[in-house]
Amino acid sequence: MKNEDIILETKNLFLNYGDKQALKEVSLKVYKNNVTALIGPSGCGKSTLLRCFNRLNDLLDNCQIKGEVLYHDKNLYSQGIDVVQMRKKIGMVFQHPNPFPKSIYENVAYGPRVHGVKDKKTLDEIVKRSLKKAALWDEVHERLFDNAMSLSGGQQQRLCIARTLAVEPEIILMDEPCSALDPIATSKIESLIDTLKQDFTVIIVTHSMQQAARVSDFTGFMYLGEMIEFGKTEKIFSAPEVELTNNYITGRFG
Ligand SMILES: Nc1ncnc2c1ncn2[C@@H]1O[C@H](COP(=O)(O)OP(=O)(O)OP(=O)(O)O)[C@@H](O)[C@H]1O
Repeated sequence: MKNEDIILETKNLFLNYGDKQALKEVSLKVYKNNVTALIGPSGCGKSTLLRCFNRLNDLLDNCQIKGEVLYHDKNLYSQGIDVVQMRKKIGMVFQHPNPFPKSIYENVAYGPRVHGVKDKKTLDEIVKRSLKKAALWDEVHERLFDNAMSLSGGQQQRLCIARTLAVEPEIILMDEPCSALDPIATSKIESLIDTLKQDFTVIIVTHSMQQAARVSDFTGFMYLGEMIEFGKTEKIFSAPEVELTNNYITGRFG
């Protein structure tokens, strides 16, 4: 891969929650229009690292960060970064679908409205485009003004993806987006991820190695806060270079 394809990069990233070190010297490159999966045993720091990519850890007072997270070569943690604008470009989809208790339409229109879009026709277009991109339009276009809570879990998760897409992000962070879903809903999200990478860059935390192998182009294996091995997914799962990675992917621990 070429350097100009890097959209996000961490350099020597350390993160502590009080005395507890959660990330240790993590350096990672994320390539544009690819899916990057973060895998590793519970507590190894996957979600912590993902949250650094849009500064969600800022909300915690016991959290200290050292090192850099570069987005288009600009450190997200430097002074003068507009966090609201940054989160528009780097959106997050969480483990449990969390739509607002409002209509399907309002869930998607909310972000663009906050960012100043007022014109109804423009909002209608954004809602339609975002729901289409999230592979949900066909299922909901006749009930856009129903409450989002009336959707199934899988539909709610795709609505949350549509809500993220509505503000035109470049990067979509997904923290175990399928862990609350059944196999059919999971497979819909997985094929959606595959389509999304045409327009976006996706970083996904997953507990499932099968899922990482199915959806990602690059995989990072983490252990005790360190990035043990990072590379093309095919290579990580077929010929890892580090013994610890091999032990994990062959199920010897985890
Ligand atoms: N807000 C917090 N305060 C203190 N410690 C925390 C906090 N959040 C996470 N940790 C600790 O940091 C370490 C990394 O947690 P993190 O949630 O990033 O791991 P993970 O790999 O995503 O785990 P899982 O797969 O179980 O979700 C763990 O030891 C966890 O207990």
